Amino acid sequence: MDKLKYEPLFETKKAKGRIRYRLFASSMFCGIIFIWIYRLCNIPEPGENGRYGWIGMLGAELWFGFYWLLTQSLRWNRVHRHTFRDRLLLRYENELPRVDVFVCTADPAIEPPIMVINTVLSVMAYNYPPEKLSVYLSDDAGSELTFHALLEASRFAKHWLPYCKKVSVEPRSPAAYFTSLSVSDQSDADFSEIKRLYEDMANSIEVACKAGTVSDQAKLEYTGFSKWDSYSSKKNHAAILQILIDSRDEETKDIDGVRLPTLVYVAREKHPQHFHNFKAGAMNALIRVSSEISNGPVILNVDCDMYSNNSNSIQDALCFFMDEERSHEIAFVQFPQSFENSSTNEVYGSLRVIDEVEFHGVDGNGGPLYTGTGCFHRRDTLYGREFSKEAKTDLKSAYPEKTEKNVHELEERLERLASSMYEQNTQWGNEIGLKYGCPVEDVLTGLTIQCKGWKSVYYGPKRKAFIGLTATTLDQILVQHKRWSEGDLNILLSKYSPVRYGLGKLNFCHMLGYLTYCLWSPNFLATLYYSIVPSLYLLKGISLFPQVSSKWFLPFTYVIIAELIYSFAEFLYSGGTVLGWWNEQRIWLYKRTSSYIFAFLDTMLTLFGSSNTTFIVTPKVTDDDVLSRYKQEKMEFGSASPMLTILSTLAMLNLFCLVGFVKKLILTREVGLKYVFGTMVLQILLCGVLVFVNLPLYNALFFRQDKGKIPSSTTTKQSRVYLNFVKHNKYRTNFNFVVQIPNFSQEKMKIGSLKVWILVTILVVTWSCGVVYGIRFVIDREECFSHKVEMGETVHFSFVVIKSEGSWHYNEEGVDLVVKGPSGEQIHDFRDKISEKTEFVVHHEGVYRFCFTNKSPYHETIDFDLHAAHFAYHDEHAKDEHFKPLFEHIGQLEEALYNIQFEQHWLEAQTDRQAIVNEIMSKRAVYKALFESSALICVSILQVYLLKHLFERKLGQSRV
Ligand SMILES: O=c1ccn([C@@H]2O[C@H](COP(=O)(O)OP(=O)(O)O[C@H]3O[C@H](CO)[C@@H](O)[C@H](O)[C@H]3O)[C@@H](O)[C@H]2O)c(=O)[nH]1
Ligand SMILES: [Mn+2]
Repeated sequence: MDKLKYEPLFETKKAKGRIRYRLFASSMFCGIIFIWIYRLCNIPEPGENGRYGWIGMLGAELWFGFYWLLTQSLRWNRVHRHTFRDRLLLRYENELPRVDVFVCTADPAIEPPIMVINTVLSVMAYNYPPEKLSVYLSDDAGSELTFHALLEASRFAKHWLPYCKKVSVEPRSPAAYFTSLSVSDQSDADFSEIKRLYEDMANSIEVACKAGTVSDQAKLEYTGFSKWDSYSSKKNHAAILQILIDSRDEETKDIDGVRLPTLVYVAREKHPQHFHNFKAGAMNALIRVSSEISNGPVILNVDCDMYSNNSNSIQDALCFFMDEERSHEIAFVQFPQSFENSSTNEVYGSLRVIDEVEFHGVDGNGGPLYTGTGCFHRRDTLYGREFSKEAKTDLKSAYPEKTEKNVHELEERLERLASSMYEQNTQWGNEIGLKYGCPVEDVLTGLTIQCKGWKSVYYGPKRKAFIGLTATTLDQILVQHKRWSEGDLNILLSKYSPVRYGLGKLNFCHMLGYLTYCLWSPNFLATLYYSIVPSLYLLKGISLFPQVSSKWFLPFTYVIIAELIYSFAEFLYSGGTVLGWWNEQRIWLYKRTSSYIFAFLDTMLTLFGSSNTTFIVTPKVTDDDVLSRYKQEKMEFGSASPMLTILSTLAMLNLFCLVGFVKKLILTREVGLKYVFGTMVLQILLCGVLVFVNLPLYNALFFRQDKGKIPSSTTTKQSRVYLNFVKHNKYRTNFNFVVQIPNFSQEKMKIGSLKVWILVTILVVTWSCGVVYGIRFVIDREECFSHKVEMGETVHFSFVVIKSEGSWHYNEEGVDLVVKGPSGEQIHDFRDKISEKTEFVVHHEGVYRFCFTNKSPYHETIDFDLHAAHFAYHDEHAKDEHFKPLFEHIGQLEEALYNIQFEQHWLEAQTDRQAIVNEIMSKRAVYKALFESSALICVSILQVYLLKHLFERKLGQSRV
């Protein structure tokens, strides 16, 4: 071709605002470095409060910062593509290559045949020469229902395709087209006719689906059904292959006498003893089968729910494959995934930002990931061909079409290609075809293609190319993200790891881009830490962030606010709504604290050989009840799952911490609000935001009545850590933890890991939530409390005289306390005590009385703490043999922890007293003499300091 006249078939433009973005990112990075420096330089000394918490924060922030850096590779070099279809047609209208379309389905129950054939019809109706187009449906269930539907579709296509051409239908999925029209559009006769035909077809499919089988009548009419005679189950059947339309056959034409695209049904053989490798296995069978029929040099792959929404997509893709100058290095063209059933504010999040921002960034670095659907491949790259500059394949002449004439012989031969034995001792799934052994076969396959020197292209046309269905319940979305993040982590740990295998083969930014996705699941650690520990420390009153007045407060606020504003703007730019962004934040948290945990644990288990890769197909049907809630954007918690358990536990923990903190603020009024906010504001905000984000979850837990609420089986039977506020008479708020062994009915999650996790949670919660308030009361002469206790319980009690009413006095004589049993017998008698702590074992069940007597003329404030417990819940609930010893241990540990907390409370009360005494003393001193007073202040400071030390050490000892 003449160089001067060369007009490219596509162009690539750098995204606008790249410089601005880079400046912003640099400023963010400075902020992050400051945060790191602050953390590193301010680690509390050994023995100081919050040292370990702090070190953990450092770890989490190092991770977040590192991960943020990785995500910059997805934003740094964004590009946008544009195609020139008119130039393509001008030059190559008569030389267009053959294109094979692969549609995969796996289960007629959750992927309804009517949906599948709508997808099939939409791709058959591409604006492309029909003799050059072939459509292959892989049915992994080998279901006669799906086959029946496809057969019906092959008949309907004879009307639908000419109709599409005639009135330029868009989109070409009949169902989507009909619903997109308004009533006024539906007046003419042709339309009524085609709609009637569609409805007839849909009816017949629905009847068969409802009956669960195809009618005998239909079976008689079409001999192909005889292939199901030997069918035993979807996991065990011979290969079934039927060429429903053969475009080479001069006889098969549409109603206008125009040829039709080839249509082939393939159900590869399934045998219980041969692992079928999910979608990758299906795709490879299709690659082989199609190579013997149409052998198109370009292959389009779509999931069965992803119909073509743009009849020109093939031509768009070919612009990238047929450009004379730059096409030779392009292996695949990936289109974005869009969803038809997303609600306005996307309660379960979306792929928006990935589609509109990130993938454009990866495209600038060497090409997007292959994401399984809406992707055009060169056939030869799927065969594993390496890229070489010299050997350019010309799509126009590549791959001769096979010319076998006898269809029956051909079918038999092809069935052998789809047999479950065929791949044994071959390179299929390894060097050839889509890769096996990974839950995201698509990403892995794309990566290895790119590592062989190829580039890929990301193209998002104005009119969306493909539209599919997204999950409609929380559970589904979490399971899907678990599969994705698990698959990506698998890749990182596999021999195809982008950081090892890809090193030197991918450019650096490209590698980082892959790493961003591969490291999705390890994000759970830092996120979990950040959503638990600061809240617990808030409850304990230990600050983990800089004070408002500190200069270090600045980088924190800058990074937080800038990141929030940026992510908000990015989301809106990607076409989302304000509320959608907020929902996205929630899902971000939920994915990281459930899907990613399980993905990580499962990957580790797979690594050590105790788990197999699974592929849980996302359901594409939603029952009406669920659908109506989905439309109202009510989050569907629905079925009980271990993931939900974790989310609820975390949500409760944060709520608990926030409430506990507020309560503590109110109860202990000594420290001013201003001081608390000055030192703790970031922590309060963090905990507050976590609670706020979780509002729908609390609602589902406590208030909702519909079926989408968190099922009571989760609240009662399942592994819920109950935070049960139990009031012991009037003076003690105690937190009771009722723990039950979860009922893991779902095989899909790994059970052991979850139990351990729950035990750990309980421990953490028990330990850290034990802020013991006891009761503080003012006594004039005498004050009595009674408490009912049970036989065998150990009653711990303590009291400290905190202060006297008149600020000038402090009580040196103490008070009396008499403890009496149910029948009036005296158990303890303390005289003139400032503070006391002791315990006794209950031998007689009943009401015990604790009477204080104050002999001083002033009102005294007394801190009284009582705690009676019998740690034996392991007897009641631990039905699981393996966990019994563990629960006994937990029981003992919990008892020990309670005792420590009890002691801690007593020490705190004493410290309070001492502080007040000191205050009084120093006040007096001020009036006496300046010198004396300052000396006393010194002494008192010293005393407080020493006491704190003592308190620390005692705690340390009791912990041992
Ligand atoms: O054994 C199987 C399992 C699945 N599928 C098909 O694979 C497609 C994707 O399954 P889906 O449950 O919809 O998963 P998604 O998470 O929506 O799929 C994305 O992620 C997968 C990898 O995890 C890719 O395979 C898909 O192409 C990609 O769209 C569907 O058409 C299924 O029918 C099979 O053909 N055989
Ligand atoms: Mn899907």
